[in-house]
This record gives sequence, C-alpha cells and structure tokens, in this order.
Amino acid sequence: MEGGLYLFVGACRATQVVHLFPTVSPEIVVREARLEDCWEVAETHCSSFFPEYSFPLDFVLRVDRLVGMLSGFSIPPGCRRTCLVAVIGGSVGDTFLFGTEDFKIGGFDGKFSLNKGYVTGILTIDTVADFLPRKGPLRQRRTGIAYISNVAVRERFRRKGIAKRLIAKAEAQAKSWGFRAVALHCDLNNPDAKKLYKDQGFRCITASEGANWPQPKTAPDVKFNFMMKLLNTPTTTA
Ligand SMILES: CC(=O)SCCNC(=O)CCNC(=O)[C@H](O)C(C)(C)COP(=O)(O)OP(=O)(O)OC[C@H]1O[C@@H](n2cnc3c(N)ncnc32)[C@H](O)[C@@H]1OP(=O)(O)O
Repeated sequence: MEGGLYLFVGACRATQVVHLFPTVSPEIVVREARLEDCWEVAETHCSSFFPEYSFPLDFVLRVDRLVGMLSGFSIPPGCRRTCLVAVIGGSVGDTFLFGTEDFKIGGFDGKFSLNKGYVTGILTIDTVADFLPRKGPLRQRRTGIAYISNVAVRERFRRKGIAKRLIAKAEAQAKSWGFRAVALHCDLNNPDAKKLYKDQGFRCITASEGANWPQPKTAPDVKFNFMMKLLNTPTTTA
C-alpha cells in the first residue's frame, strides 16, 4: 500500500515536471511547418479559435480543418502560401530532415524530421491577396503586400512572446519574397490581438467612403480592422 502511494506521488511529480517544462524552456523555434506538423497545426487553430467545442465536435472540427488545409487551399499560379509554426522540444537545426525541397502541399513543406517537436503556435502568410483591395479597372490582385492570417498560440503557451516571434518570422519571409508590406484583418472584438499588432508596428487603415474592401469569410456579424505594416517600420517593443 505504502509502495503504491510512493508510486502515485512519484507519478504526480513526473506529471508536474512535464507540465512545468514548457513554461520554463526557452527553446522555442519558429520554422516553416512540415507535413508531420499538420495535425498539431489543426489542433492549435481549433483550440484557439473555437475553444468552446468539446469532444466529439472538437475532433470533427480538427479533421475538417486538416482536410481543408491539405486539399482545399488552391493557390493561384505565381502565388505562395507558407504556414509557420513555433515548436518546442524539436531539433534547432534541420539536421535530420528527409524529403525534397520542392514538394509542398497547402503551405506545408514536404520534409520530415526525426525530432519534430511540439507545435505551440501557428501563423499563415501568403501572397494570394484575396483579402486585399484589388487595383485598377481590371481589379487585379495586389502585389507587394503579404497577407497574414490564422495567428494562434495554444492557451497554456500565451504571453511568452510566441506570437511576436511568429510575426517577426513572417515579416522576414515577406521581405525575402521582395515584398514591401504585410497586412491582416483583426476582429474588432479582439483587443489583445489588436494590441499585439499595434505594438509590432501595424496601423489600422480605413477604407474610403463607399469602398467595398474584401473581408475574411467568418460569421456575418464579425467586423474587422484592416491593419498594415510597412516593412521598414520599427516596432515599439523588443
Ligand atoms: C490576423 C489574425 O490571425 S487575428 C487572430 C488572433 N488570434 C486569436 O485571437 C486566437 C486566440 N488568441 C491567441 O492565440 C493569442 O492570445 C494571440 C495570438 C492573440 C497572442 O499570442 P501570444 O503568444 O500570447 O502573444 P505574445 O506573448 O507574443 O504577446 C505579445 C504582446 O501582445 C499583447 N498581448 C498578447 N496577448 C495579450 C492579452 N491577453 N492581453 C493583453 N495584451 C496581450 C501584449 O502587448 C504582449 O506583450 P507583453 O506580453 O510584453 O505585454
């Protein structure tokens, strides 16, 4: 009986260590998502944007998201989409990667690693410009402005600077594509996210009277701030 109690206390301590570890580990790495991350990406998205769902609906939602990510995202020719992930516990370098450089599916890199780590946060950046105002009489896709969406950090990893790191990496990605600005839509009822973006140098842009700017397709009553940052703008926080 006493031995059983020790085992139980030992198991509890081990669990505490497992729970404590992520909060003290500095080893968050932000990198391009690989196919092996896609379930955790779906999980991070759904648990962050739909936290009220519980089993089995949450599971159905994750599967739906996964299928959407891998099959539903058609990218127009010449455009790019990249999903970034912040992982903990993975290898820092890309030492043990398998797969080819060219194979990509729905913003995911086709490579695999022996030590993938655990996804704590996600962000998508693209050059598709579906949610940017079109230009000219022919309503052409806007170029030079990369679009950020799906920024989410798992609840227990929040307020550790993970979203900031993801945004910084997205900006670097946009610069490497030769883009001059990044833009996003932020729900008017999400002051935490708005503060995050403002502190990172994004500014709200107001559409002129009568302009019909595109908006992300969510619930009809959700209203957005359109925010933009020129890539030479400094941030107010480190
Ligand atoms: C374009 C889009 O995708 S908009 C959608 C945004 N996503 C969501 O709303 C999903 C649910 N929320 C989340 O996943 C997270 O809370 C996020 C993504 C908004 C923030 O992620 P975090 O990793 O916690 O942000 P991070 O730690 O980098 O915070 C950076 C700064 O943002 C601001 N901020 C972030 N969260 C909060 C908060 N809850 N309250 C107040 N300020 C906040 C602060 O200024 C913070 O700096 P500080 O901690 O030094 O004060």
